[in-house]
Amino acid sequence: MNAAPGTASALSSASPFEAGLALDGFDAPVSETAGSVPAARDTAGAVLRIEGVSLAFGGVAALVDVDLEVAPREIRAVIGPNGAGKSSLINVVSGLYRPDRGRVLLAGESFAPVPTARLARLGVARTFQNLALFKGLSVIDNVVMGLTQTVRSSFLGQIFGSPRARRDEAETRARAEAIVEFLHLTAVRDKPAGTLPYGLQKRVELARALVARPKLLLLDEPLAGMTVTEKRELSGYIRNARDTYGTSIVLIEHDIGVVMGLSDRVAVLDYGRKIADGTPDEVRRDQAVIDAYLGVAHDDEAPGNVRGGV
Ligand SMILES: Nc1ncnc2c1ncn2[C@@H]1O[C@H](COP(=O)(O)OP(=O)(O)OP(=O)(O)O)[C@@H](O)[C@H]1O
Repeated sequence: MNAAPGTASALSSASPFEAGLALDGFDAPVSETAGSVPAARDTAGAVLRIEGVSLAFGGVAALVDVDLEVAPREIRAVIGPNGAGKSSLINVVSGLYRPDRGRVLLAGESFAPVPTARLARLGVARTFQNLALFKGLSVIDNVVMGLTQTVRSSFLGQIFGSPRARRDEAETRARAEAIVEFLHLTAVRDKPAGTLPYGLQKRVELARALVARPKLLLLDEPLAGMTVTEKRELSGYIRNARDTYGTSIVLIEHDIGVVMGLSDRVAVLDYGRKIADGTPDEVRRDQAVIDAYLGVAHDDEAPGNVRGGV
């Protein structure tokens, strides 16, 4: 993931979060925290629970004993300096990486790494850091692709046009059209996705992830590379998605200004460990978080070794 421009020395006079706002051109958070529908905080009914997850790559500890819980309808951010373990965490949840220790529970069910198709049937969707659209396909066809993992009719049924397959096809199209409309993509529905401006392509990706109405949506840097206006728009759509479909959302994002405005709770990773977890206000004031972002040297580092990243 790319860091936003700026160095720790440039941030030194203010809280990194205030500085993050300024660096990203956001004078104010995108909007009120938590949106119009408050997230439920029922621990027992968590949509996602990560318990004691550790993961290492050779000698590098990417995640160390991380716990995280996501409540129904919650927008949950995971932030941290570069190399903190954010992508590793999302990759563990989406089944790409198998943790060395710990477990992941979806709706209370323990869950082992599974192929993407099964993940979709478990009610989980994700977007990727880099655009992963079929650039030559139209917007609507890209969105339909988001449902191919969940249709029930058999492969042969689809080829020979069985009544079940035709029903599935009609249902799939209707759902795709509805989500295209919901995300205000109707005007570009027939355009090849690859010809759209970057911000719109990211919105198509969101549409494709949302079309299956996932219970849990994992967004890996959804706002990276966007203009301030595009960030504001997409943040609004993410919040609307939660409000309308009741989707729980976990997002990794470097733009702290957006994160603080959009999220109900924020977890902070540093060197693979969770160092803070709370509301945006709590996290903003947390000294360990401020130190991590300002690059306070760890004991095993040379003095003055400063980490940038936000
Ligand atoms: N596939 C991999 N092979 C080897 N090391 C890896 C791999 N993936 C991650 N790491 C290492 O694990 C640590 C955590 O990386 P990760 O990408 O999860 O952090 P991150 O917080 O997402 O960072 P960034 O914001 O820079 O993308 C880093 O030290 C990274 O170099």
